[in-house]
Amino acid sequence: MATRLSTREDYVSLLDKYDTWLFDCDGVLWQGDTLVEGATEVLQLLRHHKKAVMFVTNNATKSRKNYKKKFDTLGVEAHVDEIYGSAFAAAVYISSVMKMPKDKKVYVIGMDGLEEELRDEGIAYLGGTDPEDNTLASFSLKNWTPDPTVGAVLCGLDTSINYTKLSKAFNYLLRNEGCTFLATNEDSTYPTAEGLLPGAGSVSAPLRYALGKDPVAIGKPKGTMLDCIKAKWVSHDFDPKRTIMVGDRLNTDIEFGKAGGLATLLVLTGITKESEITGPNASPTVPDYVTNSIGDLRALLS
Ligand SMILES: O=C(O)[C@H](O)[C@H](O)COP(=O)(O)O
Ligand SMILES: [Mg+2]
Repeated sequence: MATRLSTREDYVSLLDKYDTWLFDCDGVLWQGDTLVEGATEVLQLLRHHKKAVMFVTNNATKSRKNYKKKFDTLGVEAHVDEIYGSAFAAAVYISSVMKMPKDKKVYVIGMDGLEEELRDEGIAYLGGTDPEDNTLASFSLKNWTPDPTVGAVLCGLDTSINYTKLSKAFNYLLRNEGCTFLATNEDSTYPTAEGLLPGAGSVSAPLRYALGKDPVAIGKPKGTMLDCIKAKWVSHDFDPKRTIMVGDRLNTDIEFGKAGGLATLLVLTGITKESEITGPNASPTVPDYVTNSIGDLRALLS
């Protein structure tokens, strides 16, 4: 049963128990480019209390550097080495886990942030924002010469998805021997300030259906992101028992935290609604704590 936080004492107890605070972004800190009320003050408060703060997002549209610019624009203190996005995790996975040979390329369905992380990791790629692939023209195999060096297809949130990209990705996975099907994450929906949009998982869904197989998904809830954080954050004494994951989605953030042995705090400013955690149809994924918004922790300021 989740503990519903409400009093100042509840938040003081949370502050005492956890030294490392992992924050999901979309639906927790902001919806699109609109900050959740109180998020800035709460992050400042945690830093004032010498808490370690990390940002762990499945949103693969931005690189760590892009996210740093977004945080700066929104007036939120953040440092590049505190930001872990699924674009960065995917690039690390391809280079350090898959150890894809240097003469192989990745066919990308995704945006410039994902391309930037692949470049920074020294991974050759094609597709992505290439104008040749960003077309609404109908696609024909007659007019296409596939690249035989493509060794993986990587699919992330792509707000310019089209039939050409899906057709090329499908054929690389069908034709190129050993071509690996990767997804940065599989969130079904994407929360914006104006409402829900199809998420990264809904961008890769046509490929899953056409191929009859699932991709290797890298983002939350998979442990890859946590492994990435532990590997890159060597300066920090990472104690899972004193770490809390703050998220808005049960099947990514909360499952990620639980699988990693972390405490979990669900907020209701994003995807998950009250009816999913209470009543007869409640999800079997139960967070340790629930509060309406991360802004509620401003109770600590009084
Ligand atoms: O569709 C997506 O990629 C996700 O909805 C979105 O980007 C999730 O981001 P997060 O909540 O992990 O920050
Ligand atoms: Mg979220």
